[in-house]
Amino acid sequence: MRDLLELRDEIDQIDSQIVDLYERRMAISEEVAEYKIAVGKKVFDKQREVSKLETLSRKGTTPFLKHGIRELFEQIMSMSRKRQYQLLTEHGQTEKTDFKEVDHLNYKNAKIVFQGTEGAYSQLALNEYFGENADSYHVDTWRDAMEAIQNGEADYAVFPIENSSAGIVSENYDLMVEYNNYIVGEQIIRIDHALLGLPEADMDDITDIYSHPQALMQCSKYLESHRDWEKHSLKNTAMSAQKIKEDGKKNKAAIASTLTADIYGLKVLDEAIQNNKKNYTKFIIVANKKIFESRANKISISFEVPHESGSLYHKLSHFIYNGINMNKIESRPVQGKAWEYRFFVDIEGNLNDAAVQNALRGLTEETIRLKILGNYVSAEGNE
Ligand SMILES: O=C(O)C(=O)C[C@]1(C(=O)O)C=C[C@@H](O)C=C1
Repeated sequence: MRDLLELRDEIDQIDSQIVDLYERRMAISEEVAEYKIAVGKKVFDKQREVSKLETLSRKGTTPFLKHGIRELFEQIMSMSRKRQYQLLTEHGQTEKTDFKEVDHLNYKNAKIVFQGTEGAYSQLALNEYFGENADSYHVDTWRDAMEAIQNGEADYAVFPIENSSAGIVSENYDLMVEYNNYIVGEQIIRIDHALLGLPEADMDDITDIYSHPQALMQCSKYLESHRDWEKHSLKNTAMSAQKIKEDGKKNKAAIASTLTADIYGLKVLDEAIQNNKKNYTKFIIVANKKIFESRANKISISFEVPHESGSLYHKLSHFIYNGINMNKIESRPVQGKAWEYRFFVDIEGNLNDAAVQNALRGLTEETIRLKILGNYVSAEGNE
């Protein structure tokens, strides 16, 4: 058996040859980039990469080595591409996103739409973002709200996108892909559910509770301590408050926001009755314009990847190589394609950053149907 030090010495020599070869290969890749810049050819040449991986892995003498060679060269070519994207950006060939930069978004005289009814949590978020005097109206469904901004009936719409206890609102992720609308801002609000009754009602009078199923679930512990109360599901929390008022019965109570108590003239019988005292919902502010503020520091994008092993890993490496922080990733099934997924990724940055432009150029070339959902000011940390 050979001595460990001697073996390591040999590995060191081979590694330094690999480093030399890697640097030589990258220098040639840079020359290829110059050629591509001159003739306007795309960086990513999938056919060339597939044929190289085939030829090289065939040279491996065992299945294990064949597999290793394939992985090694996938990585090498992926790094080669990233260097080429960098050179393109340095030559001013940046990815044109056709997003327009503005100093500040102008919300004066803006018309804002939300889903639900007076007193819905979306309205609370809207008031928080645009101010109490905002000119707003409500529609029945989230799709109606998307249509309203697409048609120009409203300037902005507010959609819940994620709750800190219940997770994402998947329907709104899908709608953001379906419509040519874009995120321009976000607002996080604390969701405190209250128990509301008629002004003359007392806790002892209550026998029936009305609310949205999600709100009933989020208050399950509280409701367990009142097992004799009968629970009824309604379309949303604000509608349940409206119902209590209209029915005019002392024994009925709703679970809704305290804002609805003011709107419908109800009494707050109990406050913050949800299981999780730190219950937050994130809302997105959406418009039909590709627009971003100079101070925007968060970008949401969405793309599909080819159904191949290692695919997502290589796409996400564009963020790592460009030193970009990725804060979130979600996946949703692609409609009509079983077991294929569309990814939703949030990163830190601004569309003017060279690092962001590099990463977006790579992703545009290497993914399917990439959409920049928006570049806006993050609300995280303000809740
Ligand atoms: O051959 C090219 O066109 C190159 O840019 C070189 C290279 C490589 O590193 O081998 C890099 C990117 C392409 O996707 C294909 C191959």
